[in-house]
Amino acid sequence: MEINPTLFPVVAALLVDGAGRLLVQQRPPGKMMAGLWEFPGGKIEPGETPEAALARELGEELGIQVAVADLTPLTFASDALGTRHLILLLYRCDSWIGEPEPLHASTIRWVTVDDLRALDMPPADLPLLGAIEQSLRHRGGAQ
Ligand SMILES: Nc1nc2c([nH]c(=O)n2[C@H]2C[C@H](O)[C@@H](COP(=O)(O)OP(=O)(O)OP(=O)(O)O)O2)c(=O)[nH]1
Repeated sequence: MEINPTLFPVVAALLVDGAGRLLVQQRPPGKMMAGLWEFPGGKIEPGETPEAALARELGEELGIQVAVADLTPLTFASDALGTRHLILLLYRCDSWIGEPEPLHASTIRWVTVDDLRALDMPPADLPLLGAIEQSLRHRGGAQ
C-alpha cells in the first residue's frame, strides 16, 4: 500500500492527575506555533508504533515513565498544517512514574477543562475539547 506523503502523524497525551487536572505545556520560542499550549507528544519515528512513540516522547519531554498499556486511545484530530495534513492521535493516560518537568517546553501547567478553553492552543486541538470533556465526565476529572 502506498503511504500518502502529505500525512503527518503525531501522537499526544492527555495526562490526568489524581485531582483530575490535565497537563499542558507551552511551545518554546523559535518553534512553529511558539507560545501556544499543547499536549505533550510528537512525531512517530519510522518503525515505531504510535504508543511506543508517545511513551518515548513523554520520557524525553517530561522525564516520566509511561507503560504502553496505560495509554488509552481517546480521540483524534485531522487538520491541514502548512503543505501537510496533520493527524493528531490523542491518548489518555492516568498513570505514570516520576514528576513531570518541562524538559523541552517553556513551562507546564495542570489545568481544568475550563482553563483549557481559555488557553491559546494549536488550531488542530480545538475540536478535541468536546471529547476530552466527555472522557473526564465518564472516567473522572476536573470540569
Ligand atoms: N505535541 C503536540 N503537537 C501538536 C499538538 N497540536 C498540534 O497541532 N501539534 C503539532 C505541532 C507540531 O507541528 C507537531 C508535533 O511535532 P513535534 O512537536 O515533534 O514537532 P516540532 O516541529 O514541534 O519539533 P521538532 O521535533 O521538529 O523539534 O504537531 C499537540 O497538542 N501536541
